[in-house]
Amino acid sequence: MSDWVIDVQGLHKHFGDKHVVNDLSLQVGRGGIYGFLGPNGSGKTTSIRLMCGLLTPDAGSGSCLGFDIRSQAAEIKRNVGYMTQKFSYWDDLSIRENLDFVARMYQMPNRREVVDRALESLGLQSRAKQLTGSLSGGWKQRLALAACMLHQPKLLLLDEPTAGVDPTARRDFWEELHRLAAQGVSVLVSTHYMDEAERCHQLAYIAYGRLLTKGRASAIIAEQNLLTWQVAGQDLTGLSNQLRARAEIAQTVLFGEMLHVSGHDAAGVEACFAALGINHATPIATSLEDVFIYLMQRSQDNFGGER
Ligand SMILES: Nc1ncnc2c1ncn2[C@@H]1O[C@H](COP(=O)(O)OP(=O)(O)OP(=O)(O)O)[C@@H](O)[C@H]1O
Repeated sequence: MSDWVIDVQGLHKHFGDKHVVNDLSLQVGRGGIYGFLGPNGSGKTTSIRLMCGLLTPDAGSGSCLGFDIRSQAAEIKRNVGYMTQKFSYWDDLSIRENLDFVARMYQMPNRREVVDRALESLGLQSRAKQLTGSLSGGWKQRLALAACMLHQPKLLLLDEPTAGVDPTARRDFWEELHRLAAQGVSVLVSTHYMDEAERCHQLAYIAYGRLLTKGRASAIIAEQNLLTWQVAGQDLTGLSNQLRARAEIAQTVLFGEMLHVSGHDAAGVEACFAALGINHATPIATSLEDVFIYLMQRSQDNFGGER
């Protein structure tokens, strides 16, 4: 088998006249966490569904766990764990009953043992009898992860698994993902959270159905060649508008009481600061969030009208 758990080339998908996935090529290596990022509606869910054979592409080809995404969808489904965006377990069953139901669907012979193992590995034993409908978001998401791990898949596809979950539960969830990755499980995870993006081994960023960049976080940041300053002070919104009007400023982003100002030419940006009387700008490292905002704005200019 190749070293890629996902290897797709030139995928396209339309819904009506919307070009939702536009020429997607992606390779995901074994045993790492691959983050899939992009604004709402950029085509992440559709891409994941194409990659695991749940949807058929209009054009393009590829494999998932070595199985052809067009002709071997049933094999892919049996071998991947897919956590959908929407929590899809029964509120009026307990955690144990929900897991048992999933084990039945996979026709697992030793259900009791399998469910016990899943409960233990995700720390769910103490709540095994609790009705699922009464669980907090964090526990629900832990149940969903346990359910999609039940058949011990080698690849997990997680579609915004931590949306709406509090920071502590999100951190625990990510500890679990890293534990699984260390055991050789490959993970493709879509997210909107920057702290989560930073915890991935590799990233892809998609907007308007197109892959804009992929690679390690540090390489993605370096590739855009953005220099960034942090500016504190009064009326940051007004300052931001003034800065944006200048060609030397590539972008401004408000982060609470700070304004991040980015450009490609240090002398040009500093000249703008001087011209506007800004004498409290500190150079800082460009963050992944700065870069993603930059990429998204550029993609709006380039492709925004096409879909
Ligand atoms: N079955 C469908 N029929 C028609 N349009 C669809 C269908 N599924 C998705 N779309 C549209 O395709 C676009 C991409 O949707 P998709 O869910 O793949 O994006 P996403 O990046 O996962 O978004 P989000 O971050 O909001 O979950 C959206 O405009 C969506 O409305």
